[in-house]
Amino acid sequence: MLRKIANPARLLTFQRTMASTASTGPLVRTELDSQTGYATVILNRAPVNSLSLEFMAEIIKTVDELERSKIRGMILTSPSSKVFCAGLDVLEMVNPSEDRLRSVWRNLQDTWAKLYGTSFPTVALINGHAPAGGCLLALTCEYRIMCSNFSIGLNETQLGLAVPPWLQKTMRNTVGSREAEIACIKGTMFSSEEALKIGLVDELAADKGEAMHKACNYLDTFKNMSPYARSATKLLLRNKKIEDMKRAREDDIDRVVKNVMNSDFQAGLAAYLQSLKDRKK
Ligand SMILES: CCCC/C=C/CC(=O)SCCNC(=O)CCNC(=O)[C@H](O)C(C)(C)COP(=O)(O)OP(=O)(O)OC[C@H]1O[C@@H](n2cnc3c(N)ncnc32)[C@H](O)[C@@H]1OP(=O)(O)O
Repeated sequence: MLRKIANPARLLTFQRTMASTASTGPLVRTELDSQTGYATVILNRAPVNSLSLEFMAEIIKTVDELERSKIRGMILTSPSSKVFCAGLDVLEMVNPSEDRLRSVWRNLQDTWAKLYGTSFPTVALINGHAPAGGCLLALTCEYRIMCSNFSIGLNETQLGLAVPPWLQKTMRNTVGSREAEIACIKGTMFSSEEALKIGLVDELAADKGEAMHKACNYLDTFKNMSPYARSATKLLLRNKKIEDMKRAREDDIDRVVKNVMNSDFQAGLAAYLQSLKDRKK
């Protein structure tokens, strides 16, 4: 349930009640501007918003609540100054139990489907790096505004993971077939400027303040439009892709289990984790 906890002037702050984490506060925070009807959804799993099973479940619940609240638009962002979302929590893939891994991937599919199929307009305010699952979250939104000097992309193949068909399709719809094919196969991470050039993001911003201004400008374009016509058109464009994913979801999960439980993948992942640590030395 969404809980109203403050009402300073026109900004209503809602917080989800949820399991606590190492980070401070709830995993997902929502700030609703009562005048515009725009909700800012703040991903709040420190340090890098990596997507654990429970975090994804909270994102899904939040979107369900926003649908019920009949908001006029959503801005998805992070409180970090460096990371929008670091993708799937890699620890979910280190020698996982098969049941847990199946649930993780199912939640990833559902997170994509839920965000991709919102009736309200959505903007990703990408104020930090967005590799892999971070790029996935951004791709679900209708419009992407990225702060300069960060990176974004589907780098899964670099980790030894195949990019699932439903996500490849989303990438193709965004940047076109040729760019998507090369980017997915190579696992390319793009700078903000490169991402703008290929259409992976729609606008750049110097900082989060400017990005927020641009995000509201995008949502304002729908101010005088029938929400029904807008959302019906969006869902007619997107629903088939969601249905396609759902139809093939068990095969997708089986493929991931085979991929992740493989000993070569586990050895590669251990080396990848070590390389993340070594970067700091
Ligand atoms: C295509 C299929 C659909 C989607 C599937 C997705 C699969 C994935 O998403 S796999 C995950 C892919 N993600 C990455 O490759 C990102 C790895 N991380 C980074 O490159 C960097 O951490 C960063 C650029 C995001 C941030 O760099 P920064 O210097 O600010 O912070 P760090 O010191 O590197 O990280 C802090 C802390 O967080 C840990 N960490 C980073 N990423 C993850 C992660 N994805 N899962 C879990 N933990 C992560 C990192 O190891 C550090 O931990 P310690 O402080 O304990 O060392």
